[in-house]
Amino acid sequence: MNEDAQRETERGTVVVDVVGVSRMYRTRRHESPLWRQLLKPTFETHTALNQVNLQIRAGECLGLVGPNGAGKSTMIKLLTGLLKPSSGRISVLGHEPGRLSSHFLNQIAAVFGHKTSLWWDLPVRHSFDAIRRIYRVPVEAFREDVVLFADMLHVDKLMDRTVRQLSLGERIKCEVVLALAHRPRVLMLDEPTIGVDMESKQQLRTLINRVVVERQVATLLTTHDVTDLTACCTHIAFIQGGNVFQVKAMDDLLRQFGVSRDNGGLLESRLIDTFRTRGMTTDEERTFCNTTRVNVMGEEDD
Ligand SMILES: Nc1ncnc2c1ncn2[C@@H]1O[C@H](COP(=O)(O)OP(=O)(O)OP(=O)(O)O)[C@@H](O)[C@H]1O
Repeated sequence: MNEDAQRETERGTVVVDVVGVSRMYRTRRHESPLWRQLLKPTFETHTALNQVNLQIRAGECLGLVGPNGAGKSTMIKLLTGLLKPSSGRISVLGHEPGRLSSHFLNQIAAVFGHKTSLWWDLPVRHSFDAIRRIYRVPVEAFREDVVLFADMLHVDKLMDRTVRQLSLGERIKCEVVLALAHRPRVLMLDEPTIGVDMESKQQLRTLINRVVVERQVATLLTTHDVTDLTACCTHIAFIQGGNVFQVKAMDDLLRQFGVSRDNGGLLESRLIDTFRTRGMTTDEERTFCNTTRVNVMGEEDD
């Protein structure tokens, strides 16, 4: 079956399935005297995600929205297999991400706006070459996609620059092109527009829409920018204090809030009200509320 026919068959099928997933972090407490910490370390367990259920279908872009510390990045780390759930079940394209099977890794891509997957001291082009070899993408197909996406994001002239010489926005745009060049079926974007200028944000949103619609890529997007949500997302999931408490189609949400898609300011106010109504706390309070202390020996989480 060729790629187009395969995409058509996949349209609307559940690609990402998260069932009752919780994730705890264990961190060492540092408040007692040093000798006591060494002899009898104390740890506390913090619930970053609590019994989360989520689904993403082929051709959908799900926006995961919530205040700082809500658990968004933790969710993405679980879906990419960087972390394993403490309980519950995750299936991405039928794979359990934590097993990191090569078949799974070949079909997903992730961009973390605040981290880089490009080699810092090498020209951008070299990272691209390395990734093409790692994913074993045929040269022609890879080149075709890189040219297409690099052109859309205006990064074609940056290919011979060292990554460390790029501005934040330039680097993120290169990361996105690289993430898409092996034709992933699942795309995870953790704050991809952070630090990106207005025009580049528009280009990124156009690109995201294109891969979601034309390639049926199941996409998860976390962002604090309301325009990213209205421009890209077919669905929205609300997360707060590790709980996903509502998942809605974007059009239904706009209707519920009585907001038009182009009124980002009003939508932002409605979203803030929604979180406030549920009792938005500061990071410190929330961490404390979700935390239990345990006196055990062991390693803390990364
Ligand atoms: N390695 C870790 N060890 C302990 N606690 C952690 C760790 N990583 C995250 N946390 C805690 O888990 C919670 C969820 O963090 P996460 O990074 O997933 O939030 P987020 O929604 O992505 O926040 P932001 O919008 O600020 O990026 C926070 O309270 C955070 O302090």
